[in-house]
Amino acid sequence: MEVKSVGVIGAGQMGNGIAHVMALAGYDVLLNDVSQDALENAIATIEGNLARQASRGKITDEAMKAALKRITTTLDLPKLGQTDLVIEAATERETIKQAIFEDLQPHLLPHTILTSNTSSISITRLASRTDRPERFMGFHFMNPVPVMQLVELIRGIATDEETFNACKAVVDRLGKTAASAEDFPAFIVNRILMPMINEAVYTLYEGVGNVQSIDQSMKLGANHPMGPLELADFIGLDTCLAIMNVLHDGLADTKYRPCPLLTKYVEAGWLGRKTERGFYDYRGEVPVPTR
Ligand SMILES: CC(=O)CC(=O)SCCNC(=O)CCNC(=O)[C@H](O)C(C)(C)COP(=O)(O)OP(=O)(O)OC[C@H]1O[C@@H](n2cnc3c(N)ncnc32)[C@H](O)[C@@H]1OP(=O)(O)O
Ligand SMILES: NC(=O)C1=CN([C@@H]2O[C@H](COP(=O)(O)OP(=O)(O)OC[C@H]3O[C@@H](n4cnc5c(N)ncnc54)[C@H](OP(=O)(O)O)[C@@H]3O)[C@@H](O)[C@H]2O)C=CC1
Repeated sequence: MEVKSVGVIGAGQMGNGIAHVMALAGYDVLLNDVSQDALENAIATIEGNLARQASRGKITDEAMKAALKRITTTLDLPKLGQTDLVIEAATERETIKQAIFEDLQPHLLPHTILTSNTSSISITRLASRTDRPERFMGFHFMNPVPVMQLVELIRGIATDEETFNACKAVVDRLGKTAASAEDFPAFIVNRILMPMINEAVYTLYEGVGNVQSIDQSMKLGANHPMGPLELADFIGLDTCLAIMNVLHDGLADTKYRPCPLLTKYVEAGWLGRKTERGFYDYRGEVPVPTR
């Protein structure tokens, strides 16, 4: 089966990036969110990122204009049932994702493939609540989507080969690289990355270093492009905490215990760049460490 149209649910930082790369690759995109503001902000972000790519000669002006024309936004979730491939990229909370798939189900075409961009949640469990576990998979992009090369493809226990091959063909057409991961908590990238970020927060919590020294150490001492706390702010501290909780609950090992300081930042609503405050304060000219 060849995918021609893509429905993207959730127009946050991942949803807008996914819509961007899909439209550039020639897919018709229907982008959905519960908030009109989120849809408008997403289009503005996509326009800005496409214009930057065009100004740097990465894409032509024609490609930019054609991509923008291929993206339609809607608050009406059932409309996405008419697309060939749905990618759910809403908030990292299982109840939200389950409700989305339940609401969408009566409106689906028989051949529609359902996928989730979840960072950690069981694909098998999400699939089991739908009428098509064999046509359900994890389609996990990395942030920022237009820049990062990898997409993790995660088969649930029931995912069939036709579905996997159709999703792999989409990743190929995007010019990205697919890595196949088994369906265990947080898959591959976040199983490895998130405990490192959590450990960086413990390093801060225990006073081994401050925000600046921890990030500088990992940038200059381990050649990471961003320090772990800067990266946590970039991902979103709510998402980082949600992933740690999935690891902790799903693998029942205390080594995945979320750092209480990470919980405290999330409880304060200091979620990182998206709320302008996290381990850094982004409200001024330059980011200022909060500790
Ligand atoms: C949580 C999960 O479930 C999984 C995850 O995603 S984990 C997070 C994975 N991501 C990472 O680890 C990112 C780590 N950081 C990096 O790789 C780099 O800091 C970065 C690519 C984000 C920025 O790179 P940089 O060299 O510091 O900055 P900058 O020069 O501004 O950007 C490099 C390029 O990316 C582009 N770019 C940066 N941010 C972008 C964005 N949000 N959208 C689109 N393009 C972007 C820039 O335009 C620039 O393009 P050119 O090469 O054409 O100039
Ligand atoms: N951040 C990252 O680095 C990465 C995140 N992911 C995953 O991608 C998903 C999205 O993350 P991210 O984009 O960072 O999160 P954001 O918080 O930036 O965006 C989530 C968006 O989903 C919207 N939303 C919430 N409920 C619904 C709903 N019922 N229907 C439609 N839209 C809804 C939110 O609206 P509102 O704000 O109004 O609630 C918000 O606009 C998560 O599963 C996350 O784990 C995957 C890879 C990397």
